[in-house]
Amino acid sequence: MEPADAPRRNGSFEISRSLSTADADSDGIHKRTSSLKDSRRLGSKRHSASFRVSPMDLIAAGADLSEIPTYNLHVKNLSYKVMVKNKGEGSQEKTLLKNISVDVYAGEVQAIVGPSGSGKTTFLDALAGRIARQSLEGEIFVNSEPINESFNRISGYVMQDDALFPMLTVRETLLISARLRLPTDMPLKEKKRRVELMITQLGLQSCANTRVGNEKHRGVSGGERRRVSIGADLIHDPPVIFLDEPTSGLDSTSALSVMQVLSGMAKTGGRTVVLTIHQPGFRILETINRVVVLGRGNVLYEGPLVQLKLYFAPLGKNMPEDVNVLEFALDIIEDYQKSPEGLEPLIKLQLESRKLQIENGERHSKLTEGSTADLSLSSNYATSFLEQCVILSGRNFKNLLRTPELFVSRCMAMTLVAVTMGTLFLNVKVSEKGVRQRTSFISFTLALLIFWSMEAMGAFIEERQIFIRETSRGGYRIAAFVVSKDVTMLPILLFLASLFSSISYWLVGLVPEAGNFFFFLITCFLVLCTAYSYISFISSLVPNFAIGNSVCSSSISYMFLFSGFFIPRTAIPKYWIWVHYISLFKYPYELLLNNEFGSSHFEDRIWYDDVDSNTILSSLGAGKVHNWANFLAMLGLFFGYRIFFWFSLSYFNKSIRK
Ligand SMILES: Nc1ncnc2c1ncn2[C@@H]1O[C@H](COP(=O)(O)OP(=O)(O)OP(=O)(O)O)[C@@H](O)[C@H]1O
Repeated sequence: MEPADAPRRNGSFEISRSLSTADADSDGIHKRTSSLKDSRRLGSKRHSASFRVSPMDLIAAGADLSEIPTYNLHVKNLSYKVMVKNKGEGSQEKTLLKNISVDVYAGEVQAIVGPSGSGKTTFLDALAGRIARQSLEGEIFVNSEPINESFNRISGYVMQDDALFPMLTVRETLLISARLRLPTDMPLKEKKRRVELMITQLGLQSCANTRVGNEKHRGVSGGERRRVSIGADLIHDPPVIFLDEPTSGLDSTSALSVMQVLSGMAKTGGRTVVLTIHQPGFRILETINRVVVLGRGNVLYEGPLVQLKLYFAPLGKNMPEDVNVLEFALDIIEDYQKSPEGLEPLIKLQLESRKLQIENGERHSKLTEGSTADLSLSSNYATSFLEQCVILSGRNFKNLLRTPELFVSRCMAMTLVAVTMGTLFLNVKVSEKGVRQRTSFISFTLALLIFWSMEAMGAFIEERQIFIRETSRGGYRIAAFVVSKDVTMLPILLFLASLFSSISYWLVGLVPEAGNFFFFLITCFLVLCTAYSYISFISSLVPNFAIGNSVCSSSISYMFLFSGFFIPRTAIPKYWIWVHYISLFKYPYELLLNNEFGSSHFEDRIWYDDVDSNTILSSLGAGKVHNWANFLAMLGLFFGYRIFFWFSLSYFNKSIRK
C-alpha cells in the first residue's frame, strides 16, 4: 500500500475514479486537473482504479510544462537474435540488433534512420515493447525504472499500414477510437472536442465527413488516410509515441505536415516521439531533434541531428555545403559497407564518442532530470468490458448498414438455395422414395448451410490487421471483440435461418405442424451458429484466405462424411468414431430426422412394406435421440469454438515478435 500522502507517484498523475466521476461535466478537464492539483497539495487518498491524465488535459487546464510528466528512455546494451532456417544447413543464429545503447529524451523527435534492412523497424519494435521481453538481451529503462507491461498504457504505436474500416468517415473513425481509448468517465462532449482538435491538428477538416475508403471503395487520399491512422492511434494522447515510417507513401507537403504535427506534440506537451524514416527532405529535417543511425543492426551515430554534420570529420569525411545531412551519412555508411573493412570504423567511432559523453556526465544527468515513470497503472483499459462491447457492436452494425449489398446478396443466396432445395424435393410422399427424399433433403440442407457459412471466412481475415492494430496497445479486450461479433452476427443468422426454413420447409412438405416447423428453424439457426463459430476459429489460425478456404472445406467435407448420412454410426470403425462426435453435422442431422420421423404426425405410420417410423429412425442411427442432449451438444460446439477463437486471438494474433 502506498502512503496516503503520495498521490503523485513516480511522476505520473493519478486521480481517482470517484474524483473524476464527480468532474464529469462539460468543464471536466479543468475540474479534473484542479482536483488533481488539490489532491496533490492536500494529499488525498489513493484509489485502486486510476487512469492517466494526458499532456493535452494538463495543457488545456493551464498546467505549466514542468508539471507534465515526461518519459525518457534509456537503452543499455540491447541485442536481439533470431534463429533463421537455412536450406539444408539447419538453423543459424542471426543478430538483428547488436549491443545497442541509446538515450531517447522527452520533448524531442528522435528519428531512427539507416539503409534498408539496417534494423530500424526491429529497433523501434524493441523499444515499443513489440518484441517479447525474454527474446531481448540488455535493458530498457523508462526514466529510472525498467520497462514493463504497463508501458503500453503510456505509449502509442502507429503502424506503417493504415488498417482502418473503409466504410466509416474520418470523424467516425476518430470518435470510435476516442470512445474506446479515453476514460469512461470523460464526458462524450469532451471526447468529441478531442476529436475535433485532432482533426484540426492533422489538417483533416476538409475530409472529416468523407469515408476512409480503400482499393475497392473510393475515399480519402493516401496522405489523409495516413493522418487518420496517426490520429486514431494517438487520440488518447500518450506521452510516448512510436511511429513506423509515418511519412511513407506521402507527398512532400503531407509528409511535412505530419512531421510538424509530431514535432509540435513533442515540444508543447513534453511528449517523447520516436519514429523510423527514410531519407527525409530538407524541411522535414527541421522537425527532427535527434537521430539514431543504424547499419546492419549496429548504432553508427546517436545524438543531435545538428552535430551529425561534423561527426564523420575524424574519418576524413567532411560534409559539403547544401547537402542533406542524412543523405550524406547514409552515403558514408554505404561506402563503408562495400569496403573490405566494413562498418568497423564507424562502430568504433560511435563507441568512443559515447564513452566520452558518459565521462563528461552529459547523458546520465539528462536522463534523470525528467520525472520518474509511472508503470503501475491499475487498469489496462480505459473503458469497461460492457462499454467496449457496445462501441464495437455499434461499429459492426454501422459497417453492415454501409454495405447493404453484402446483406442483400446473402439473402438472395439463401433464397436461391431454399428455392432450389424446395423444388428439387417438392411435395415429398409417404413412401420408400419419400423416406429417401426426406433424408437427402435433411443432409443436403445441412451441407449447404455449413458450406455456405464459409463466406464468413473473408470477413475476419480482412479485419485482422485492424484488430491487431487496435488491441496491440490495449484498445479493448479480446473478449469484447468476440462478443460484439456475436451481437452483430446472431440476429443476421436467425433472419437467414428463418428465410431458408420458411421457403424450403413448406415447399418440400415436411411435417405440416407449426411446432415441427419452428424446431426445424431453430435447428437451422444453430447449424449456422456452430458453422460460423467453427469458421471464425479457423480464420483466426490461418495466414490467408486461400489456406483458410482449403482447411475449412477439407475439414467440413470430412465431418460430412462422418455425419451418419453416408455411413450409419454403428458402421463407423471405432478408431474414426471421434470424428462423428465432433462433426458439425451429427447433432442437427439426428435432430431433424427425429423431428420428421419421430413426430407425432407420423406415429405408427407405415411408410412402405411393414417399415414404420421407428424402424426408419433406428436404421438411420437416430433411434435413441434425446433432443435436448443434441441441442446442448450444438450449443457446446458453438461456445467451444468461440472460446478457441478467443484463445487463438489472444495468443496467435498479436503483433508481438518472439
Ligand atoms: N524474424 C526475422 N527473421 C530473420 N530475419 C529478420 C527477421 N525480422 C527482420 N529480419 C531481418 O532483419 C533486418 C532488419 O529488418 P528491419 O525490418 O528492422 O529493417 P529496416 O531497417 O526497417 O528495413 P526497411 O527500411 O527496408 O524497412 C533485415 O535484414 C530483415 O530481413
